Amino acid sequence: MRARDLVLRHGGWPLLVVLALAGGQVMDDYQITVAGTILIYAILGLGINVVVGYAGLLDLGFAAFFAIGAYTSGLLMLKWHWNFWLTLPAAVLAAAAAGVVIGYPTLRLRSDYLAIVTLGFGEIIRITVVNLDVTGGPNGLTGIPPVSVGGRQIVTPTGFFHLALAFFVVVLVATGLLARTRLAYAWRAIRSDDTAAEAVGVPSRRVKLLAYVLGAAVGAVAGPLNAAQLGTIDPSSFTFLTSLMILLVVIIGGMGSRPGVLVGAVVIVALPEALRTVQEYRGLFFALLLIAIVILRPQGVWPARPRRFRLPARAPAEARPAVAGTGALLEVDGLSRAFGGVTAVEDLRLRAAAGQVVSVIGPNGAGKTTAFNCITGLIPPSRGTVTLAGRRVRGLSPHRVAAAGLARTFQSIRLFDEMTVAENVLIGRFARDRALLHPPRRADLDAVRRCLDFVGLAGAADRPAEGLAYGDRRRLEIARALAAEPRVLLLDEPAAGANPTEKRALMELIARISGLGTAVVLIEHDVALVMSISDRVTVLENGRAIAEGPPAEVQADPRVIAAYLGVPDDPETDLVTEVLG
Ligand SMILES: Nc1ncnc2c1ncn2[C@@H]1O[C@H](COP(=O)(O)OP(=O)(O)OP(=O)(O)O)[C@@H](O)[C@H]1O
Repeated sequence: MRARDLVLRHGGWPLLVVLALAGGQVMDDYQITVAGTILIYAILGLGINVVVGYAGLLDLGFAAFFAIGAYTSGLLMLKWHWNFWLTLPAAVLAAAAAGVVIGYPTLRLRSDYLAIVTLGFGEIIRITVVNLDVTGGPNGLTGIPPVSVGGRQIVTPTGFFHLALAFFVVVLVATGLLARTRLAYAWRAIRSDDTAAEAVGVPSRRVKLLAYVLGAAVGAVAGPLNAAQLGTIDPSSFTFLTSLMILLVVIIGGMGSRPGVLVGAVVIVALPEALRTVQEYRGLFFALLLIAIVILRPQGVWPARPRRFRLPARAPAEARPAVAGTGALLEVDGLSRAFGGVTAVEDLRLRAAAGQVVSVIGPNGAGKTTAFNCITGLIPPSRGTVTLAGRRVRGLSPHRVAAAGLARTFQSIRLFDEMTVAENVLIGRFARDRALLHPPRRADLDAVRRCLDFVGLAGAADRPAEGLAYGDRRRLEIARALAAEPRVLLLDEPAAGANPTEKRALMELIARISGLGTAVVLIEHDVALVMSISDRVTVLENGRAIAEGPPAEVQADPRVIAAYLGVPDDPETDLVTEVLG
């Protein structure tokens, strides 16, 4: 085991705290004041790390939460004479509320727009406090009383350092606990591909909102602390430059890395201080160092090593994914969807009963994927109903449709590449159990093991999804869908790009899935495969079903033959002619 691993796994943090305490004994007042400021930036860094590092949401206005924490505490102390300790939860709650305000409207935005909105939010807060009388205008607030601990006032730099260290430890433990929760895995999934995460059952809006709220709450702790250190609150401490510095803490240290946050805070605070001796070149040296770090260590000085989701050594008793259902599970009626003047799907009727394999075929652009996207809630249909085991699901968001029992795979495979095989499957569990602030449960572990065994990927559980061979990636996507224990499984061209051996294995896998009582709905271009495994086939052309029935009937339908043979350039025409006879 490498030295770094040893330090990390066996008490690196306690050791660091002891070293910091010992260091505090030998530092002079100036050094210990700088050390206190490093801890304040480390707390801010742990806050923004939740938003940017864990959830991958860019935030260029994080100083706003710092300001909200500081002003809430300062005002409560000065105007209503609250005790510092009582103002703390108020400061955290105020910042968390602001997290909702900024988080809610930005949930649908992509990262570039998100950057602009968060930057604007930071400026709004700064301009507001500069212009309000109650916040002291441009002069800010002065006369903030010192913090009392056990009747003793903390007025020395050493005393403040110890207080800041205690705050840092609490925040460190809290964020450490957060990193163990299912929420942390959900954040990693939405960071990787939020559409896929939502489609397999992650409530992506709630998960993103929680990143803002929790990140803001953590960062807000630094506000009262800073006010207590300085005895004043100066609005010029909360500029865009401050937000940039806080962001740099995680960029330098390593996104999502808690030790990295501490390294980043040291670089951001201590380095400019160390360069005071070369005052006129200070900015230049600092900028060069930042550029060097970004070029030489793009992952940060101490890259994140996210907590790995490990499977139990022994296999659970039940070797198959638990799925259930009887009778008609999926009923689609009158489903239509137009894009401008193009009618992609028109008046589609589809039925899939428990244990059935129902296929949808049709030439390119026939509307197959659009139909799947409408059924799963990814895009709203213009008309029609979708009923899943008797429950109307049209209009529900994709994660709710997934929770109702409808799982899917994608035409172009969408895995969470930075996560392991087992973690990918774990994300599929969110459709069954949406608990967020809880570590993965025993049921999660068992289900992941079962699903990986079922598709034959148990041996690759700890490998990153990114490095998998093409066929394995397809199987992993199916395992992730099975983790939701779906009543209906929609497979979008699962055999695309597969060789004949892989196709045979896939057919066998589909037969086993339907054998569990799941209704399988398949979009596939490989007509031979479709005809051999389907109970019923629907043929789409220009968005309309031109034939529906058992494979033998569909094969003999003259409209189907005409539709397929009417595509002379299609490389599959020969195969189709052969299959259709
Ligand atoms: N987001 C969109 N905006 C505009 N038109 C779209 C959109 N998505 C699909 N279409 C159009 O709708 C029609 C059906 O497309 P769809 O992708 O559903 O077909 P498909 O049968 O799945 O095709 P393929 O086999 O090539 O995947 C096509 O004409 C396509 O150009």
